[in-house]
Amino acid sequence: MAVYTQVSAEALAAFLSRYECGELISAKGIAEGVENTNYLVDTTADRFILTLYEKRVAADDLPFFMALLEHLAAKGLNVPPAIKDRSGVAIQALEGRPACLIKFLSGVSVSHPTPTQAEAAGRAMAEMHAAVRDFTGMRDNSMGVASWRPLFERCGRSLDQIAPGLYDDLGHALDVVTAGWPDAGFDRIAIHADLFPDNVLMLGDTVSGLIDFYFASTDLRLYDLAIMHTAWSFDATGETYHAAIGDALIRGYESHFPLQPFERAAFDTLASGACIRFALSRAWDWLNTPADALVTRKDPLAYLRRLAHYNSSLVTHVQ
Ligand SMILES: Nc1ncnc2c1ncn2[C@@H]1O[C@H](COP(=O)(O)OP(=O)(O)O)[C@@H](O)[C@H]1O
Ligand SMILES: N[C@@H](CCOP(=O)(O)O)C(=O)O
Repeated sequence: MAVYTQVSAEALAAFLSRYECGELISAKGIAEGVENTNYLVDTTADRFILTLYEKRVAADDLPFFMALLEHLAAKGLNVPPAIKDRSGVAIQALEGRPACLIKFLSGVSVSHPTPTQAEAAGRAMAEMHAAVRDFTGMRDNSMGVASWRPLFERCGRSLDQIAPGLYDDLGHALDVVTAGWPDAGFDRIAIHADLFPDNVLMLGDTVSGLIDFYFASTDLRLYDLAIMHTAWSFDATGETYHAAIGDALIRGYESHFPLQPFERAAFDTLASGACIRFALSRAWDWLNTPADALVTRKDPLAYLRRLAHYNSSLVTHVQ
């Protein structure tokens, strides 16, 4: 579920009256997603997404996200910009939360992508990276390499409650991966940083939308592809690597940005970093979300198994 904040019909009607968007017909809470509250809103004029930003999205970051979406949409990319009200304001408040009315994009996210779909998604990421070259906004990656050790330390020995040996494996992986983290010579741009299959909308083999830019930040361009590779190329448990999907993603991406030898050499380190990042954020949520909460906790170990694919020497304690 992802309806943390209930919006009353009266508050929604008053909110919509600020916009040139027709009269409210219906509003339904959207079950998918974990971070924010989302409603599907139908009016006499169109269909929209209403997003109320919950605890993980800082209100101060919204202008960066919205400027990035506006930049990409202006370049013709299928991303959902926030709609502005009659006074030109996009970022509002509703039921005590920051909120935006967002353009609805059609399409569905695929759970088991084919190589053709993965190639299209890799190409869509490359188009996004090409389109941000002249985007001037900057945001530090709050889930970037510098954040991993503090998060690891906050999880502490409780990691071993998830699986015996997880603390030692993640601690060792952090030492190795952060020591070898590439920097000089690598492009830094605005990246999506969470382009999982559920954040890519598709109609058949065509990408119809890239959504959920709320981890977008300034970081290594190739790290974005590495995150995508870890998210798309495995089964849900992280046990089985699907080479045809991983290769297709990279082939699609190379349509705009052929990987240079030094980038290929760093790819497994970047992907290992992505595995540590998602293993840690999932572990934190696992340890801090009550088992009976309405939100589904994601399995941190699915990311430890992926880590073993990119560097088997990093996972020695967890069975
Ligand atoms: N602009 C959009 N157009 C169509 N559907 C959307 C749009 N934004 C979000 N959704 C739907 O809402 C769901 C949750 O959105 P998402 O941004 O991933 O939420 P969260 O930030 O909570 O993870 C998506 O899986 C998708 O079904
Ligand atoms: N993709 C992350 C969690 C972030 O959730 P999202 O619904 O905002 O994409 C993960 O799988 O751990």
